[in-house]
Amino acid sequence: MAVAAFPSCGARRLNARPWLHAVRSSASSPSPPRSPTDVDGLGTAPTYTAAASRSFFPKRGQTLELVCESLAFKGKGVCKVVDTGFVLMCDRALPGERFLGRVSRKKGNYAEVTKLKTITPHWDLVEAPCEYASSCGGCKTQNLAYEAQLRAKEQQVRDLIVRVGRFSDGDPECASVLKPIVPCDLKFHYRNKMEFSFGARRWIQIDSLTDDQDQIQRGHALGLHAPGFFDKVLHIEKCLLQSEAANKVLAVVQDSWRDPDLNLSPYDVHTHAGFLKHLMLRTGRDVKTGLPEVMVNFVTSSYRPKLLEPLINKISAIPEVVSIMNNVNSSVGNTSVGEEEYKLHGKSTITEMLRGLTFQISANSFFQTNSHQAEVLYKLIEDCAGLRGDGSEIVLDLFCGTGTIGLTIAKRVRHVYGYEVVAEAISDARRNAELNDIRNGTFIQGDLNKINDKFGSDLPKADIVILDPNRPGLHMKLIKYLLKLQAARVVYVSCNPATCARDLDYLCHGVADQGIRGCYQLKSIQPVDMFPHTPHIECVCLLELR
Ligand SMILES: C[S@@+](CC[C@H](N)C(=O)[O-])C[C@H]1O[C@@H](n2cnc3c(N)ncnc32)[C@H](O)[C@@H]1O
Repeated sequence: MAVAAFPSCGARRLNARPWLHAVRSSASSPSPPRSPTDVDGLGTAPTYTAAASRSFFPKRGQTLELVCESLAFKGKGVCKVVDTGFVLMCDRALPGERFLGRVSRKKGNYAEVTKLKTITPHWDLVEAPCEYASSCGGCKTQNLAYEAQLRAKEQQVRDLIVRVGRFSDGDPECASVLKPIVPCDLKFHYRNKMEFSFGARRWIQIDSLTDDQDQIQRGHALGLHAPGFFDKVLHIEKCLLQSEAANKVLAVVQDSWRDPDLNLSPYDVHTHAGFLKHLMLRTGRDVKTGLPEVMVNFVTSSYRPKLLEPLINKISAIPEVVSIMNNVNSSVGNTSVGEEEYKLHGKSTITEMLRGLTFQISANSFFQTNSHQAEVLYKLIEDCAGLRGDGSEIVLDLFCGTGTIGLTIAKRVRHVYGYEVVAEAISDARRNAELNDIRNGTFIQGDLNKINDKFGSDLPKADIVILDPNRPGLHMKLIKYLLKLQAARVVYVSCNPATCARDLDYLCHGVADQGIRGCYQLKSIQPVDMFPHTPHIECVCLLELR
């Protein structure tokens, strides 16, 4: 069935930069001006610059005494110089913390700073249960009380909706739009997928350094990348975010892989020599028993199964391990998706259940990373969709991945059309539809950044559009399509409140400098915490046609 109108279906690198111009240029509108500053091209830094600070701009390398006031996009602390009020952004600074920091980078009208020493700790301080918390790039806010993490996330969404989205928080109707964040019941062990890297250069945590030690060590490592470094790996024996079963596998691999008799070498990203690149662990559930099942995926630079055999023998003895895969990636890139995939033990997929359906997950398929909270998220999406329940609606599921959102509502609607750029995800979506005996779903591969005027013209008109883009949000072509389509309801699921706020602005208020009028009304924004201890924020937004 040919229903798509994509001039080209190839994947392309998504880049948020072209949007910056659009975000900045619409500051000519009468609503409150947005901050001209930008955090790593995706969001905006809060506008805190006090008049007194304009005369003060710190020099690179300068050490300053700072106080952190709040958390902003990507979990960076918004900090002020004690004497002048000048704003600096600092990774791992938490609200209330007074500290010494060294200026590392100047950016527009603010600067970035590296924390050197805490003078007085932040408010809501708790002990981080993980021994790697102070250095690991995975969890940045483990030592901030969970309630404070939630408050900070909620505040960020509110700030972005007002500054970037141009919705007024003074308007009582608008104030009621922003719902309190939904917490995650599972604070640890919530991730069903972790990817560890093998490395030739080990990164030592600052607090375990002796005076004469450098942070970079020669020893081999298996763990997570040191924040901001592609070539340094923090050695990790156990991760509190993944399942206990996955930690059993990690422990067995850590126990054996450096044994010289095994002759296993980590891949060196500088010399491009070495064999082991990544260890990916995915946890699903056995559909019949509900017990965890684990897939182990070794990403290697070449196909040498004999070399892996001793490790496989040990890992396959762990009862939860039902699948061992090998993705071979001979390119110099850091990706874990191999150009060839081999099954080394057991099955080539694991299963997970979501809203009563069963999903098969292969080594490289996209699946919501927190299955427990995905259940909550999908229920919210379905509630927002406001289905009549008579099976009459047409639903467009844009950025559908493996089809999970569309499939979980398919039984209550007439037809679901899913669009997604990754061909393998589309195959998974079709297979998942079959597995769950769903026949009213059509999944189409195509790039939603490259749609043309004919896009969707051979589909029945959609009553509901569900959007779940990744971090860069919606391309202007898609915004224009949605404004022309005028579906009664749009449910926008976002993992980036900055680009989400921008897109909501376009859909509701239009794009003045392009003569585009908005036609939607923002009815609700529901932040959901999918990833405790990390800066990530998910939002489910409901728009209705005005
Ligand atoms: C956040 S995921 C959502 C997946 C799915 N809705 C779910 O809940 O599992 C975003 C999806 O958008 C896809 N995607 C990214 N850019 C795209 C584009 N330009 N056109 C179509 N799909 C795209 C990604 O491959 C990914 O599967």
